[in-house]
Amino acid sequence: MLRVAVPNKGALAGAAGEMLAEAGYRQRHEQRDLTVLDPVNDVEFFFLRPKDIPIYVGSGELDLGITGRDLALDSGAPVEELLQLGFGGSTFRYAAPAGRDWKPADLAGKRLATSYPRLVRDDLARQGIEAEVIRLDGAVEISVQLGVADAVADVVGSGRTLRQHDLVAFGDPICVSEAVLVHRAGSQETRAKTQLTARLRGVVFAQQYMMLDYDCPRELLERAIAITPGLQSPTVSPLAHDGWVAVRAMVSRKRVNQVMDELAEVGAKAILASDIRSCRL
Ligand SMILES: Nc1ncnc2c1ncn2[C@@H]1O[C@H](COP(=O)(O)OP(=O)(O)OP(=O)(O)O)[C@@H](O)[C@H]1O
Ligand SMILES: O=P(O)(O)OC[C@H]1O[C@H](OP(=O)(O)OP(=O)(O)O)[C@H](O)[C@@H]1O
Ligand SMILES: [Mg+2]
Repeated sequence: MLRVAVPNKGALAGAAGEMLAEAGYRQRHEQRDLTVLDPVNDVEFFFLRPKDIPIYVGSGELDLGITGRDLALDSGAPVEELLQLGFGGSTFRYAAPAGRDWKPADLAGKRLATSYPRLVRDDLARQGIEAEVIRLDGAVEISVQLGVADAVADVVGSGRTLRQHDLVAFGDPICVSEAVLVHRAGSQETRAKTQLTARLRGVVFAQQYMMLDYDCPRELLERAIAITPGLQSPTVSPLAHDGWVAVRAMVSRKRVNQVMDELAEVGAKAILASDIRSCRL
């Protein structure tokens, strides 16, 4: 039976559960459940802290896990990314009190608070900076105003928490993170692992695309196809009305409105965009 670790709470838990449900796996109904058995798919899910997941997967006790790239790097556990999941996007950055033009070199000799000490120590070593790293469990941004640190290194999502505490980010991001599916580095590809990965890839991909359907006079077809080339090529079917065709093509979700505008300008009618739930390409 395949054993899979899923974040039990925090920023990644909701989207991870939704993605697995969309991929056809049984999910927990009770927030406090630590395991869920999915006999139909021959999978057991373990709901764990995202920070602990690389440790379980790196030890080989669990076959696959969903966690953040930043957490995987910080754990130092021997895990490898199989798939980027497209949610939980963040950067991991240095930040210090606003009002001064900070550079990473200014951290030399300073106290730096973080809950990702390995990630920070590795980056400081790479840059040849010697600073005191203070490990905190969370709410790191408040440590400067409480006098425990001179600067921080922390996860930045919207940037709201930094602003609220009058901190500014500086230097290149230490890590650009998102939720990822990991396995133990160098571990064997099994049919079960490949299947779960393929199912999640289908959902991730489907979320990045939309299906576009429209009607188009045959003489405009070439121009319309140039706007919606699809992945391989669009499906073109005859309409009952002579001289018209129906076209169906996948379009990048980010560009869908622009593409619909362009199609309308060319003369396409009844342009419909719909969600794709999952796919295998
Ligand atoms: N505001 C955010 N926006 C986007 N991603 C975030 C945000 N906060 C955290 N993450 C991502 O979520 C993961 C850590 O999430 P989470 O907050 O659940 O863990 P934690 O901080 O260890 O736990 P907790 O907050 O429960 O103590 C990291 O991969 C991080 O990059
Ligand atoms: O840039 P923002 O959108 O404001 O998000 C960033 C904040 O979100 C996370 O905190 P979380 O809620 O996980 O609490 P924690 O600091 O206790 O981990 C992270 O540690 C930052 O504090
Ligand atoms: Mg957190």
